[in-house]
Amino acid sequence: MPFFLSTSATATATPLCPPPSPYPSPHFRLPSPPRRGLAFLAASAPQRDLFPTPRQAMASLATSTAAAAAAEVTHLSQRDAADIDEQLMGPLGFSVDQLMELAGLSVATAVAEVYKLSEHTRVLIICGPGNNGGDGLVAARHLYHFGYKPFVCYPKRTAKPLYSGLVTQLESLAIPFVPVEDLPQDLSGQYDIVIDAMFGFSFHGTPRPPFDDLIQMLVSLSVVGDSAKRPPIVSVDIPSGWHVEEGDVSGGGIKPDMLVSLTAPKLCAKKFTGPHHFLGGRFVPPPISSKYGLELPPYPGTSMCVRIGKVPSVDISSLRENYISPELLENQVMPNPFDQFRTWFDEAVTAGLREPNAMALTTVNKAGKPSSRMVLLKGVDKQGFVWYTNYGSQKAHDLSENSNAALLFYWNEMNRQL
Ligand SMILES: NC(=O)C1=CN([C@@H]2O[C@H](COP(=O)(O)OP(=O)(O)OC[C@H]3O[C@@H](n4cnc5c(N)ncnc54)[C@H](O)[C@@H]3O)[C@@H](O)[C@H]2O)[C@H](O)CC1
Ligand SMILES: [K+]
Repeated sequence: MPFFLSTSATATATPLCPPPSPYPSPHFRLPSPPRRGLAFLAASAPQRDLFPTPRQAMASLATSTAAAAAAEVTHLSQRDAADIDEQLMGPLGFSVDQLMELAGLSVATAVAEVYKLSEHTRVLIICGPGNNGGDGLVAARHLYHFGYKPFVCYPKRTAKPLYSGLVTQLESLAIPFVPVEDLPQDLSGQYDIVIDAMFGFSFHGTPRPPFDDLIQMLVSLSVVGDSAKRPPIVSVDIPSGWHVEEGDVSGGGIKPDMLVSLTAPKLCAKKFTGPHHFLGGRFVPPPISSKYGLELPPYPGTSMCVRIGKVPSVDISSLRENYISPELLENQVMPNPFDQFRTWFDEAVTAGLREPNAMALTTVNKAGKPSSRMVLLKGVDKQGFVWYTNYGSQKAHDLSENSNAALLFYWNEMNRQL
């Protein structure tokens, strides 16, 4: 039968922000006399371990669906891509400004999802004369607002109000425009990401100056042996210079690390072998999807982009985060750890963290074997922390044998654990 369980076991709390603080962690000792290992206070609550919520389940479903669907994703011919564009901006009532804004926002969000600001700050965006270049100008603005430091190279400006407006917007943010002649031959030293927004689905033939040299600059960048030592290349919609349907025909073209396909991948995307393929342009209405039989992965939640293709295997040792937190000194910690908990918990809730009440509960059986699992906090007072379980669970069993337990709250976005 399910019951309401509260532990009065000793819980260890470490109110520290990483990196580790120089002072020892205070320990919670719950008021004595401690309740016996298990305090069976009520007998009606159902078991409420941390099973995935419907939203979590949806998110993981979306991820796996996206990966599984990679093979089935529709790839558009150059003709169909242009037709879709015309229909969106004709009978379907969109303006080019709107579509470009959404396309550029997708590019910026995809870049921010993969290349964290803490390690990639300076972004060079090379923009071409058409709408692909316009996507780049929009992405530059959004990246600025996300905290990146964009630099724009826009050698062939188009004298239309849409483009001059985008340029003015960037100038008002003091984003530097870099002339081609001022770019170093080796971009590695000055930029942390290079966005290729030169040509999209209307590209034909071979690139004319100055884009021929700019493309060569990116080609040289992509042949640098150690990918960790050079800025990644992100191509918008099409790797510039590639044939829109056949791909890198000569084999000597750009090899982007990331491709953000817009509306739907074009045929050349089948030849993309880089680690990050995303879809953006979350504006496709059903009449377009059904007319072109588009099979596209669902966008998760409110995201403006979705990964398509395999999630790359990660070198675990290379995962690291540069924590930037205000200093936390011993004399700033409240004398009563419950008060400290309550303050931090309220801040975590106010900050909108997902499930701030999720906590790792570690119990130990009589043989000394520890077990951890996530549970949801259901209450807290001076007596201790409350969660629900049932008599049959392993944690209940462990606690009946050994009343020692530890709780850990981890509020990653706030760089806090307790
Ligand atoms: N529906 C969508 O998905 C949307 C996508 N968008 C983006 O728009 C581009 C397509 O834009 P478009 O203006 O038609 O063409 P391009 O940007 O590819 O470039 C045209 C531009 O380039 C010149 N050009 C063509 N070939 C060459 C060459 N060999 N050398 C030099 N110059 C060349 C041509 O003269 C034009 O000036 C799409 O890929 C998306 O990125 C929209 O932003 C929103 C809707
Ligand atoms: K491009």
